[in-house]
Amino acid sequence: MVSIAVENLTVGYSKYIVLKNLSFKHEGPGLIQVLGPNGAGKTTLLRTILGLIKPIEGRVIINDEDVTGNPSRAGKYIGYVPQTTGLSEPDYPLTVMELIECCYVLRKPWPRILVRRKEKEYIMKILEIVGLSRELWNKNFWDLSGGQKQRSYIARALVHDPSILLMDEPFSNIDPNGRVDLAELIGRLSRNKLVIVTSHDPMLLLKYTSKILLVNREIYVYGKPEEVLRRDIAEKIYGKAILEVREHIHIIDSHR
Ligand SMILES: Nc1ncnc2c1ncn2[C@@H]1O[C@H](COP(=O)(O)OP(=O)(O)OP(=O)(O)O)[C@@H](O)[C@H]1O
Repeated sequence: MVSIAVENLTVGYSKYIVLKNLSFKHEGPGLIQVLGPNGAGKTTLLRTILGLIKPIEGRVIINDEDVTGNPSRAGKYIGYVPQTTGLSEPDYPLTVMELIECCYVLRKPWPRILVRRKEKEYIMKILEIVGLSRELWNKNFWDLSGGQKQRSYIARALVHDPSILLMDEPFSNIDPNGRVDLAELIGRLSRNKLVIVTSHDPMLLLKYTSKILLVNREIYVYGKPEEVLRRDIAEKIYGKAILEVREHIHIIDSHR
């Protein structure tokens, strides 16, 4: 069964400490939301889980294997959907299908021969799972809408059928209707995988959420949504940028 254990993680850039003594664990498929203000250390945490940042102290254990600071070991289990700003788009043509095929081929052992028919069918299935319709498959990737690009990035992260999916602010650049559709896709993926999502809006994914990690640098709280989404706890993390409407906590965040 899929599992993650983050143990006493202290992470920084040179002497600048971002996360201190952070621990959480989860077993089985589900959805963990990582919430916190700008600069809280959310991306730093995801990159540390991926093994791209070596922590000053602590360990990351995935599926009972220590992957701390080791991206090739962590990458066996994890698919990563990085934060997209939509700003720096290279000027070369690439269809959606080619993008996913390239990522698929790069995962294959040497010699990386072309994608066979059966493999192509597998890729087509992934494109269907993420809800990209057939007429988009041969379209230039750079001409897609923000939501369609985001689904392509999710397809790219799924090519090696990872047991964990890390998604960094998947809702940025997506319109309100697109957000609901994307939330539904993320919820569906979390039935079979452990999905860890950073976000600025807990409500979008709330009904699919198993656990929430509220973090702001050296302070963090981890637990079930009903334990964690309380005004007193949210204020510790966000300060006064909290609005309570009936039983729901809303975060007034300039980043959105
Ligand atoms: N490569 C780096 N070198 C030095 N400092 C960095 C580096 N990357 C991030 N930081 C700093 O670490 C802190 C945490 O950044 P991080 O990107 O993890 O925050 P975040 O919670 O993801 O923020 P946001 O919500 O704005 O995306 C910030 O103060 C940031 O300036």
